[in-house]
Amino acid sequence: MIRASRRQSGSSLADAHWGSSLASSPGAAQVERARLLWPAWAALLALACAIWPAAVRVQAQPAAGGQPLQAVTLQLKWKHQFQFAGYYAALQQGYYRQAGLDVTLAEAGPEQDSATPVLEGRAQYGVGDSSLVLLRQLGRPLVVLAVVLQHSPNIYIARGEVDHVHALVGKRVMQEASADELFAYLHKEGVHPEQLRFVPHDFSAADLLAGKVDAISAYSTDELFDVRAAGKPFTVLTPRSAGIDFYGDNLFTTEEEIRQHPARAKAFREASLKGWQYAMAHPEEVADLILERYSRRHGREHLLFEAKEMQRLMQPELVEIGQVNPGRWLHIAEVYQELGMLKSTELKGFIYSPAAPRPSRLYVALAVFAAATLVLGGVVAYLRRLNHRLRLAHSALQARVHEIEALQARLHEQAVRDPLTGMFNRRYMDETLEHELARARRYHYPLALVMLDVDHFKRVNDTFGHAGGDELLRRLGRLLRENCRGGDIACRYGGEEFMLLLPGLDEPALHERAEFWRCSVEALSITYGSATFHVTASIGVAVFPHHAQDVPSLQRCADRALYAAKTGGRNRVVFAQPATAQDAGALSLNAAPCRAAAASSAESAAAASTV
Ligand SMILES: Nc1nc2c(ncn2[C@@H]2O[C@H](COP(=O)(O)OP(=O)(O)OP(=O)(O)O)[C@@H](O)[C@H]2O)c(=O)[nH]1
Repeated sequence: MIRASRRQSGSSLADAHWGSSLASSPGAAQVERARLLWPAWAALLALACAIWPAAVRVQAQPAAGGQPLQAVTLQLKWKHQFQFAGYYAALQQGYYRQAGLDVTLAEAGPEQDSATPVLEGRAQYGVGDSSLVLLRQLGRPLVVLAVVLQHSPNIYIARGEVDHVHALVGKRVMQEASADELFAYLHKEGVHPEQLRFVPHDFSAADLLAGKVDAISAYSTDELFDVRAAGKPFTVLTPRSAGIDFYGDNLFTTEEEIRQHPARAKAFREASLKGWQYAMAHPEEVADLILERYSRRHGREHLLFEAKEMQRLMQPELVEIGQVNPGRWLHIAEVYQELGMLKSTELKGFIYSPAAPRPSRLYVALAVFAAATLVLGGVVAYLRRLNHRLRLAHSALQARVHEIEALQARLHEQAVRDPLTGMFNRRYMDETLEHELARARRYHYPLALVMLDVDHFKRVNDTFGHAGGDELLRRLGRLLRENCRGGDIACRYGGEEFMLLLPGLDEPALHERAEFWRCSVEALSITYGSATFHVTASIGVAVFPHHAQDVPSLQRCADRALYAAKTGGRNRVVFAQPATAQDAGALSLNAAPCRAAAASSAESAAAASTV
């Protein structure tokens, strides 16, 4: 239900509440007629809306940034006048264009409310009064973007003798049905609307000046100019005197617009308020603009009067243009509630709050970079820790490996050493013989295998015990080791038998060394306990390549030479015969008594000394 109103937002709620008062007034019939004509108006409106965009929308032009302008419509709540100066200024100064907007300003007439086109999507933004809060509570998803008039311009202008609102009782009052705060004013002052004789408004002060009515509801920015110009006595009755302080014009939109086009809503609001700042700073320029571009319905003087009065209602020097105070809206809602027009004072979602700005690309990039750095830093720190732990583990492992290697070396040493004499053992000699022979073969040098066996060792054991025999073996071992060259290898081959490998010695040198050992053994004086004894040794020598070509043959030759030394009387050196002769079993006794042993036979010497 829409009733005739020049400045309404679309609310017909006052009708619901005050309808009976208006109906009972003399002009109520006219209002009723207007109501009945609504379908026709609606049809006309729909038709106008259908052709409107094509008629008035200017082709979207590229904005400064190269983006096409977004076309939006602002539904005004009345005809063009200074009341909408800010929007004209925003257009004129290019604020909308800079915001990427191609804005169309749609006028309203007596039958045109501003909320319906916005709710129906024919306009995206609108200018409305405080009754927006009523629509909101009826489920219309309207949102106030900004308050332009901090105080409502709605007043009563009465004939001079009407000095108080109570004086309106019984008087003819030309009342706009949408002037909610005036009804609230009456209510607050204890005047029931039925006590007044309402007549429909013709939106001029003519009837008041002509004395046809006693008071009119009016805008202080508008009709007051005509009344003053007429120079007749009049009284202004304002709801603010009763503590009713409604907002005047508000810029509004829908929840859907904010949801679908948050950036556009924000841009539109900001450009509009910028326009308002310009308009209030340059009222004369904007008045001329209105006259030139929009309407000559009001003269320049009237427009400037309007501007001045708006300055008073906006108080831009005190309140930032556009500021929305939730406390003020609560006050308005409470007044409506008092009037029985509002069930609750819930305002959730009604006041615009711009969405938190989306983080810029730079911010996102920085955030991603910071996150990546953190992750990378974490990974690096983890890897460093891991690396440190690995190093520790590696060091520990290396130490363990060294330990094991040392242990292995010790075990190997133990495996190839004879524990009694500290000499290499038979195993080592067997492993080494092949290598040494191969090397001698490769480098063409002679390799002598010397087998040395203590004579009558059993007697030593028998005489001095096993420990005494051991002591002899230890002394012999030391003697042989101490008298070896760097490349010689000496081992205890088993029992009282020793074996030596002597590379690179020619025969005379070999003779000399073998004799040296034999004599050294003979000269050895072994002390065991309180006793001292002497022994002799028999030595068999075989030489690669003279006596044998391979290890078994060489060993066999040396062994036979030793056997020959034993059987030849002991305490002597015997050289093997060349292989052919050896194979035939012939052995040459090369024994030569050493100088020390030359005086007596070794056997008799050994026997004589101890055993
Ligand atoms: N004390 C001691 N005696 C050992 C060891 N190994 C072997 N024997 C002894 O060495 C002796 C070797 O005796 P035989 O093989 O008869 O040789 P022999 O008495 O030296 O006589 P000929 O070699 O013929 O001169 C035996 O009595 C063994 O018990 C050892 O490690 N320590």
